[in-house]
Amino acid sequence: MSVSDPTGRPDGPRADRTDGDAAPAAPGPTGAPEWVVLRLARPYLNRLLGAGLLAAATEFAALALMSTATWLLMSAAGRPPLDRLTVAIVAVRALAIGRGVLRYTERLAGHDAVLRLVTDVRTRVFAALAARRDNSGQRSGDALSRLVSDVEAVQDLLLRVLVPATAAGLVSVVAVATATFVSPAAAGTLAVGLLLAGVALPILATALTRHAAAELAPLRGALATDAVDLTQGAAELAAFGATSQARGVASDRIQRLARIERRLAATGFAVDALGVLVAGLTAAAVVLVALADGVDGVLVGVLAVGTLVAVEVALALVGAARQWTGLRAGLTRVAVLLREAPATTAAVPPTGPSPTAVGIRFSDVTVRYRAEGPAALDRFHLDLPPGRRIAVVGPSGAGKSTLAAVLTGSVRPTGGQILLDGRDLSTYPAEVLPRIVGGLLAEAYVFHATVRENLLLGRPGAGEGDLAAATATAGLADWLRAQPEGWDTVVGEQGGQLSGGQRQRLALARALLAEPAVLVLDEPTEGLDPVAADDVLASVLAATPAQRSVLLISHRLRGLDSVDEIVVLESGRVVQRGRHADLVSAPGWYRDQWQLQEAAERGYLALGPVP
Ligand SMILES: Nc1ncnc2c1ncn2[C@@H]1O[C@H](COP(=O)(O)OP(=O)(O)OP(=O)(O)O)[C@@H](O)[C@H]1O
Repeated sequence: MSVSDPTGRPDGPRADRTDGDAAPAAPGPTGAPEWVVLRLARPYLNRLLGAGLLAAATEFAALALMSTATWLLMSAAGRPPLDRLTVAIVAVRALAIGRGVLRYTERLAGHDAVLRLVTDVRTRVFAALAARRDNSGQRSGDALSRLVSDVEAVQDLLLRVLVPATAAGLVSVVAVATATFVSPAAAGTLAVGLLLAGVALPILATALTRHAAAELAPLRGALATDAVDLTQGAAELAAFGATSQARGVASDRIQRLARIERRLAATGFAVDALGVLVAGLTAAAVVLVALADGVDGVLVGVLAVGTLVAVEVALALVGAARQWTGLRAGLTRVAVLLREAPATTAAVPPTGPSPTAVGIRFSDVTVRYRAEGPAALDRFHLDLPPGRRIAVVGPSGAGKSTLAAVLTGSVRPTGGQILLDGRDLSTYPAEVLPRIVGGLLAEAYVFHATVRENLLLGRPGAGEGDLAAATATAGLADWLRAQPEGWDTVVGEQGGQLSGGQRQRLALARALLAEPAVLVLDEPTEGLDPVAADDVLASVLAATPAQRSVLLISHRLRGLDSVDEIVVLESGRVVQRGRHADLVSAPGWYRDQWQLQEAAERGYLALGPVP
């Protein structure tokens, strides 16, 4: 069966073959990080606009409440007839209740929209992190920090910056316009105070905190990475006596973080104090100007209190600016991922039967992990027709695992092409490729779950018979029978409750269950004793249907006489190829290694390679 188009879709555009170091080049939204995020808010624009208007209405209700209450108190002092005060009394009650209702509704609408948006953003950020096939520079702690705290920056951008800023702007305009009816001169003074509080102070706050705030997000990311290293690497750190040094690095970072946060807090207090000063001075200036303008005493009082409330609302912009400055680094990191995020709509669930026979061609495939570094694979060429079994061997660091990684799509070639039945591997959707090429990669991860759950990852819905066959082939059946819980035995975090060999057999059984057309096995017998290794390799090769091809990576040369071809890699290049019998009779790495391994297995390790 051909897999030239397993999704039934036409071939996608060929990926740029020169971007091996770059993440997948999905053309995402561009522009400032805020725009990149806000573009995703389009579906929730009405809700967000509603939240902004409700926030403005809430602040305006507070302003009106204070002004009306002041008017009421000052007018009541002159003991007017009650009916002159009735409207104001009712208004004070209505505004007091209305303000609470408006605040509640605003929070409801704002959070509803923002949490929906944050869910979208987090999904895309996760997809981008997961799709980073070249993740050599990525640290899990930093990825977690991006997914959690950086995405929260999006939430804060809307709830703590944009919504309060909209409210402050609208209320300031309404307050100045209303004051103009009482005294244009006082309104002008109020406008100056509002500009100081709502424009000058936020600019000052931003200028004072920009540098410190930019350091925060990367520092938090680094600290999260330290935390992961300190917990996951605790045993190794302790074994090498490096725990206190690693803790020292982390606590240095914590102290730097604390210093920056203290500095930010101190600057914040200073700017807040300036804000209070501006509010007081503006109110005093408004009173003086209004009195000079001949405004009635009661209205002067109303203007004074109204000014204090309006400036306080405008001062929310200082908090918003400070928040914004603090959020930028996180937003930038999120925006980078959103630009690379693959379109979620493109994810098509795999349908139809898995292909069983696929031909693969490596054509001048080169992989460089660093632009200037040596090639891990250097113009590698290989044909792997359906049903062929090829073993790749070579010294440590020769590029064997890199070959498996490019074939399974987890690393992108820097040059050359891998064709699956003539179609470029990079054009296969991420959810289709594992059904065609898959298997056991180096250091396979075993989940903290039951044996059954770990196996079903290979083929969801596999029946008991399939599970039993795969575990028998991988040589795990005896161990499993001895477990009281059987299939439901929990294997512990990273398979910690299993021996190294059992973990490897479990991962191998899972790989066999997946039944890809091309089975990639990177050191399938690692951690097994020689006899078990030979048995497992023989039974895996015997159990793999004839039309499926196998790419076997191995340090161990025993058992390779049953494969069709052996490729010897050195420094990313093919230095020898042929069948086992040819290679053991020709001088070279293979023959040396074969003799060394044979001698070692007989207990003659000291003999060394025969020239
Ligand atoms: N993620 C990575 N980032 C940078 N360099 C890498 C990365 N993975 C591998 N390399 C480098 O690429 C080269 C080939 O590594 P690879 O793991 O493919 O070798 P290998 O033949 O599988 O080695 P081994 O037999 O020891 O597993 C090595 O020099 C290695 O240092």
